[in-house]
Amino acid sequence: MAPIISATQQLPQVSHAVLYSKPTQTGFSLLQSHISYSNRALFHSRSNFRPLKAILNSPSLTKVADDAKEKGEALTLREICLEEVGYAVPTDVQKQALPVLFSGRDCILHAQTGSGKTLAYLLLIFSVVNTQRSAVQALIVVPTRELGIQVTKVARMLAATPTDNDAEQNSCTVMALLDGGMLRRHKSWLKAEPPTIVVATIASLCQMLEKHLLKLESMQVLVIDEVDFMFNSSKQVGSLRKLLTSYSSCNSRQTVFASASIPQHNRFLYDCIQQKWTKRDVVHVHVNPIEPMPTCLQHRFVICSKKQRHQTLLSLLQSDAPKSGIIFVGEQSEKSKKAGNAPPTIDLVDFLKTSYGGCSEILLLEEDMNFNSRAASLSEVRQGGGYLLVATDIAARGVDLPEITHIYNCDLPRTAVDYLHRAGRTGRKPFSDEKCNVTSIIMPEERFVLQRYENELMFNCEELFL
Ligand SMILES: Nc1ncnc2c1ncn2[C@@H]1O[C@H](COP(=O)(O)OP(=O)(O)OP(=O)(O)O)[C@@H](O)[C@H]1O
Repeated sequence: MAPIISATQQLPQVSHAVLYSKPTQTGFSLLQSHISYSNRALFHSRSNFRPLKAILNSPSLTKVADDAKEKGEALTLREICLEEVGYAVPTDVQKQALPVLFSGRDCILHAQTGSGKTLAYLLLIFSVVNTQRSAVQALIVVPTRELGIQVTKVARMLAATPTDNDAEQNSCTVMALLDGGMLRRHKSWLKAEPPTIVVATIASLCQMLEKHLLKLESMQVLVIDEVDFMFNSSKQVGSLRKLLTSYSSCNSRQTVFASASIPQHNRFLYDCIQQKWTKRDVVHVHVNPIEPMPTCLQHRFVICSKKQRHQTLLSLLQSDAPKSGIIFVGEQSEKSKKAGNAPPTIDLVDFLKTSYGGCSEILLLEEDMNFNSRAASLSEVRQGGGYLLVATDIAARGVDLPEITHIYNCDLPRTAVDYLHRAGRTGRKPFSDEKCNVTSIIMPEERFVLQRYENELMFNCEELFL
């Protein structure tokens, strides 16, 4: 663990500092004198006059400075005021991961849903990119367009934070290269001036790589978010392997894998090294392994027959009266599609629109919708106000809607990992102890499956009688 230092202490030579509270004036000058001739980063908060607390890593600056001198690069200090964008205290995963990430080692970030993994890897990226270079220096790969839009938004927010030395800094540009986007516009952008950071889904990324429109030779950091999902997806795994080993080499980049679930993590770690997806000294940062899910979640279940499912959900909604929630529904089977049945999501939306009198808006998000309708649903959700989002598992990974207090599993998720990610769409305020509910509506014969999830994920589910 990196040292927590006090303002009066003699500082080690550092290449990065993350301050989650405002240092005293003396402390601040002291820090600047130690890192201002680095091209690395200073993340801090401005308004809060608490004693200087910093997470530091200590490899000597000299090498950074010498390398830059050799390349004839000007060295600038990148500052991001974290408190201004709502981050005043580091979360556990940030405390544990930042020293590893800043040391330059490859890392598997394995921490609960909603624990702040995105900011951890973005801080690494902002600490290494040099905005005076016109090249793609960081690439973040995500499994869905929805998650890509969200990560891009946070990255752009960090890139836009005003700093004291803005005049010296070129802006850090962030491109969202996502399925369903306007690839023609991206082509012109890439030809004119490569962005500093690219957030991409794998199919769109590979298109650009194959056409040699996007080049990765200057890429310093590669992040694969929801890594277990990507390796498990038959549509994405082939391209992902190519990206990790053919389009770039683990020796020329820092690789970060992130997820709240890394099943069989020892085996995965072994594969990372054997397959050369990462360097040999990759670190597995596993935060709170005995609690795979946030403790603020209360898990409940109701038993009913398949036919009673909608009615049971309605009774639950009427008694919970959630302001905002997600109702997860399983994907429609091929057999049901062939028989010409309406998707179960549409059936449920129709049912709720006619029977549920709650003030929440009923919205739909599923894979088969076109990208515009998907975007419309999510942007309505993000505008605030109450809503119930009826969704398939497309909404189960990474989507961050902190206002959600209730999750309903109208169909039991297929695996414990799916349960963990669905449940993790609530309880997403790192420093809040507000209780959030996850309720599964199950048939009697599914009780033992839920019991298995309880054992695997170490949680307790309470039966509700309506
Ligand atoms: N230091 C912090 N202080 C306050 N809020 C934070 C901090 N770090 C992250 N957050 C907030 O916590 C929420 C969850 O963060 P994030 O989306 O990164 O979670 P995650 O770990 O990636 O979860 P998942 O595994 O579900 O994708 C976000 O709303 C984010 O803004």
